[in-house]
Amino acid sequence: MSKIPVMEIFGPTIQGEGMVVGQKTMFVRTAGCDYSCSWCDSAFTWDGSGKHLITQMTADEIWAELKRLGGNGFSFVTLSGGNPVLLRHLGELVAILKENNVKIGVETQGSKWQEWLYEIDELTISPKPPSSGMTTDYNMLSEIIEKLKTRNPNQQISLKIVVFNQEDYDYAKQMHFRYPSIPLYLQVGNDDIHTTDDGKLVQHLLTKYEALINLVIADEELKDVKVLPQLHTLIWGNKRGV
Ligand SMILES: C[S@@+](CC[C@H](N)C(=O)[O-])C[C@H]1O[C@@H](n2cnc3c(N)ncnc32)[C@H](O)[C@@H]1O
Ligand SMILES: Nc1nc2[nH]cc(C(=O)O)c2c(=O)[nH]1
Ligand code: SF4
Ligand SMILES: [Mg+2]
Repeated sequence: MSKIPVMEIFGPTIQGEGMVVGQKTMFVRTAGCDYSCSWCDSAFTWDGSGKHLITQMTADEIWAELKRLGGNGFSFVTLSGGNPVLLRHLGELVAILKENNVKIGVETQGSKWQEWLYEIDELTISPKPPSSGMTTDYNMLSEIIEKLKTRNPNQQISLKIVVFNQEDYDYAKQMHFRYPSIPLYLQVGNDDIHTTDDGKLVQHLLTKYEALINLVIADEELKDVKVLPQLHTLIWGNKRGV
């Protein structure tokens, strides 16, 4: 079996973001990303600062660790990173999860494709707005979305865009007009990813959440959209592994 670079395995916790927010889930966070977003809250997966935490694991070993941590108390696993879609061999873990009737979520930015994406139950594609400093490869994104047109009808997909400013908001709208049939989620950007003052952070993020909601309320052009905070940040702040 092939080795997969794993940064952390944790849970059970709840999915704090996007279309399955609140879902009880385990997390597998892989190492490595093809992007380097200015505000990445998981930069330790790609900037070298978490290098000592990376473990090369087979899919069987990851499954064993999920069972050790979660016992019989889970039926959903979320694959995130970094960009898990860089890893072709993650398909081996996807197969094991399916054999065990575990539902699977994936968090990715829509810059890469793997065939195993067809096997994912809840696929969140999170293109990066201007504030990230990244450039969207619309050819790749459209290719991915085109491939997913032939997906199993049970598979849910969504676009989740993190918003830090007006320019990001405009980007999210333009993304929605480009792919109107894919459910759009706007997510509050956390611009204080290092603070340990949870009370202050929560106050700040709720204020930003309200401002984002107000933008949407006032916007006649953006009708079919869901606006969410990062629920896990409101509960646990910037803590890792939750
Ligand atoms: C750490 S990323 C890993 C998966 C994949 N690389 C991606 O970006 O979709 C998981 C999610 O966290 C979001 N995210 C990262 N940093 C954030 C921040 N500072 N505030 C809000 N959301 C953030 C990303 O946009 C993405 O939707
Ligand atoms: N609870 C919780 N929910 C999350 N949703 C997306 C996460 C991520 O970092 O990909 C994340 C995370 O790290 N924790
Ligand atoms: S794509 Fe995701 S993991 Fe990669 S740098 Fe951006 S937010 Fe972080
Ligand atoms: Mg996160």
